[in-house]
Parts: sequence; C-alpha cells; structure tokens
Amino acid sequence: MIEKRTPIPVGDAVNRVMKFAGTGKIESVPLQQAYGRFLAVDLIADHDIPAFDRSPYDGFAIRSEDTLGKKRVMLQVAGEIGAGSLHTKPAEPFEAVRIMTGAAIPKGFDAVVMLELVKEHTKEGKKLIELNRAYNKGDNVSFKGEDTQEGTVLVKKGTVINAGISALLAAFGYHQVPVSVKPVIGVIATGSELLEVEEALEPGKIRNSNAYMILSQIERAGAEALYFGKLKDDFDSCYKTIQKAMEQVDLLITTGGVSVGDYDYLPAIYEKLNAAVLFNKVAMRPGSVTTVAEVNGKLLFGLSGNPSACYVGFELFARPVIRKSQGNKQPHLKKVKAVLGADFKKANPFMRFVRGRIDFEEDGRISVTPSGFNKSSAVSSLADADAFILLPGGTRGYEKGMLVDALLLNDVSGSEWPWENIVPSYR
Ligand SMILES: Nc1nc2c(c(=O)[nH]1)N[C@H]1C(S)=C(S)[C@@H](COP(=O)(O)OP(=O)(O)OC[C@H]3O[C@@H](n4cnc5c(N)ncnc54)[C@H](O)[C@@H]3O)O[C@H]1N2
Ligand code: MOO
Ligand SMILES: [Mg+2]
Repeated sequence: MIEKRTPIPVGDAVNRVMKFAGTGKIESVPLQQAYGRFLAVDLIADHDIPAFDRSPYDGFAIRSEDTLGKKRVMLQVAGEIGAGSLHTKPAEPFEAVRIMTGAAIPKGFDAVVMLELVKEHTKEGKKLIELNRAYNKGDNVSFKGEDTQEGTVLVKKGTVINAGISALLAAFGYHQVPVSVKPVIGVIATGSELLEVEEALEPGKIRNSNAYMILSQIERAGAEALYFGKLKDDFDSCYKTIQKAMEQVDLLITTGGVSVGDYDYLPAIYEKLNAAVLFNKVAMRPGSVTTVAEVNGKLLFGLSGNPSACYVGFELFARPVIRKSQGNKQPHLKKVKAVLGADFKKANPFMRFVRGRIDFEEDGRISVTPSGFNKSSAVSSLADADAFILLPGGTRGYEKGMLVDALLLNDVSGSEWPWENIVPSYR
C-alpha cells in the first residue's frame, strides 16, 4: 500500500520550518568583504555627517555682514584652502578666503560665493574680489549634521549590506565589520539516472542540473554551500552519506527520491535517522512532495527531483531559514502586484507558483508573464524567471490582464511573511 500523505497549506509549512531557523554566530570581516553579508549590529551614527560646516562649491568664504544691503562690495582675499586644509587666521572685516568644495568654512565666515559669480582683481600685489549682490548668513553652506545626526540608527541589524551601507560603514570607521557567520548548507543530489556535467548523454540518463541550481540559489540567499556530489538510488549509500553530511553542515538539502516511487528512499532514510518529519506534502504546485525533517535541531530539506519543483521548494522554505538565521527580519520573497500576462483557465485546488518574468510597461504597470514551459519537470523556464506568479488554489482559473501577486526572486530587501490576505483578484 502506498503511504497516504496529507497536504498542508504553504503558510503552515513555512511556519513549521521557520521555527527551526537558528540564530547564527557573529564574525568580523574586512570592510571590502562585507558586501552582501548580513550586518550583525545596528549601525548608529557616532558623529554628525558632515562633521563640520563645509563649502559645497569652489569659491570664496565670506562674512555675510560685509555684504549686507550692498549692490557692490570689494573683499580682500586673506588665504586659500582646499578640501582637507584649514584656514585658522581670525576673520577680519571685508576679508574673504578662497575655498574649494568640501573644505571646512573657516571660523568667522558664514557664507560662500561661487567662483563664477565673482570678479577677481589685483591691487598693489593684493588679491581682491568684487561681489555684485548681498549674501545672507548660511548661503551656500553645507551644515554640520545636515546629512545625518549623531545618534541616528542608520541601518538595522540583519540588513543585507549594499553599496550604500558599505559607504556608511566606511564613513563611521568600520574597518572590520561585524556580520553573521554564513550558515553552511550541504547539497546532495540523488538519482541513478544522473550523469556528471562533463559526461556524454546516454539513453535514459540526464545530467544532474539540480545540484548546480541549488548551489547558485544558496549563494543568492547568502549562505555557504558544501556540495557532497550525486548518489545513486541506493538506500545504504544514501543513508551513510546523509548521516555523515549532517555532521558537517547547519542544514542539508537533498534533491530527488522523496516521492512514493520504489527507489524514493528519502522517507525511509528519515525514519532510520529518527528524524521528525515536519511535513511531506504541501498544497502547492510545483513542489507538492517537498519534505522537511528535523534531526537534533538541524533541518533536512528533501526537495523534489523535478527541477522546477526543486527550485520553488528552495525559495519558499530554505531561503527564509537561511536569512532569518542571520538576523534578517524580512527573510521571505518580496510580494508585488502585477498584471498577469497569460491565461491560466484551468482551476487548480493547490496554490501555484508559476515561474515568470517581470516587465515594467510603458504605462507604469508591472506585468508578469510565464517564463516558459510550465511543468514541475521544466528546467528551461528557470533561466528567464525573476519572479513566481502566485496563483491561489480555488475553483476558478485566471485570465490574462488580472491583477495577481508576484514574488520577486532577485530582490534582497525581502518581506515579512507575505502570504497573508492573498485573495484572488476575481473574488
Ligand atoms: N504515484 C505518484 N508519483 C509521483 C507523485 C505522486 O504523488 N504519486 N508525485 C510527483 C511529483 S508532484 C513529483 S515533483 C515527483 C517527485 O519525485 P522525487 O522527488 O521522488 O524525485 P525523483 O523521482 O528522484 O525524480 C523526479 C524527476 O526529476 C528528475 N531529477 C532528479 N534529480 C535530478 C537532478 N539532480 N537534476 C535534474 N533532474 C533531476 C528525475 O530524473 C525525474 O524525472 O514525483 C512525481 N511522481
Ligand atoms: O512536487 Mo510536484 O512538483 O508538485 O510536480
Ligand atoms: Mg521519485
């Protein structure tokens, strides 16, 4: 008798898995290696930016009171400073200092005149400038703290470090950056039909594409992959390799062998490992066979052998665990509204995650169109997919032009649990 599996809703399955997302350790890495990592502390401004009033232009620092109510005024140039240099001589009435962009406004001066608005003269070996209007205090000054003020929380712990955050880390002196240690994710492909990438095709065999797909997905999710190779559908060798691999990783992903076929050994392996199966059937397409089990607090993901199902299973269940374990507060795929670019007239009781491509239309709308052959076994449509078209299960199909939800695959900002209140647009 074939074992009967009870499908659970996607949301319930995600919640079950997320309970086991650990909290990772912290390490310190050189700033140049911090891009893409998860920041492990709040980044708080410990000084104002700018830290001093400075000139936004190449020109002259002046005392605005010397120009008050005047249409024409001559000032004597008392010095010259580039960015990084200081002018420390006390300011005298009717003096100006030639100043470059970024240089600190010298004490006693309170406005800047752009070089282009000044006429320069020399009289008895002295440099003079002529202004043709009055200036107010603060004219053309970049003020201390105008960008950000001391004490401001600029970036929250758990955020993925982007180029802008790298700039802030540098600005606040983070030569070494505290980041979450990347979890190590093991990958094992199972299947007697699998050939190595470099092997020639043989009748009935296929090349192992899932492993390399998952290795890339692990990298995109922000973890470290450890590849254990491919295995034949053989209970003993699969059991031994999985058991040993579990000791070396934080989380293990297998592909294939989780369904009900004669050579689908993963269910029996979970049993022998004394693993608690969190679920072995999810009400979704593709990826309904996705199984997750837990041994001694470590998760074992049994992703489907079918490439599209495997891909979807990773993004829905493994990605958020990887991100949450690094302190990220928005570990799930970001959800946006998009106009459906194709018909899905056949109703399906399960929630569908169709691989799609996002386009920004000229009228400002976002559209999402299937990226190709749409079966669980499809591999070609994954190449062009940058979103999942989320089609809730129900008794009706979907038509081109309807507003649907799409989950973004390349976005790093992510989302808190995004599957609340998903209502098909025809309701
Ligand atoms: N009687 C039933 N049969 C099947 C059911 C079911 O409920 N009852 N579920 C189907 C669904 S849905 C899926 S999805 C697949 C899942 O199968 P497995 O996870 O057990 O995977 P395999 O049987 O090992 O392989 C399935 C398919 O994928 C190809 N494959 C496997 N590994 C790779 C790889 N590394 N790279 C590329 N392609 C791979 C494999 O050759 C098979 O074609 O079961 C259905 N059957
Ligand atoms: O797990 Mo299967 O992918 O539903 O086709
Ligand atoms: Mg199978």
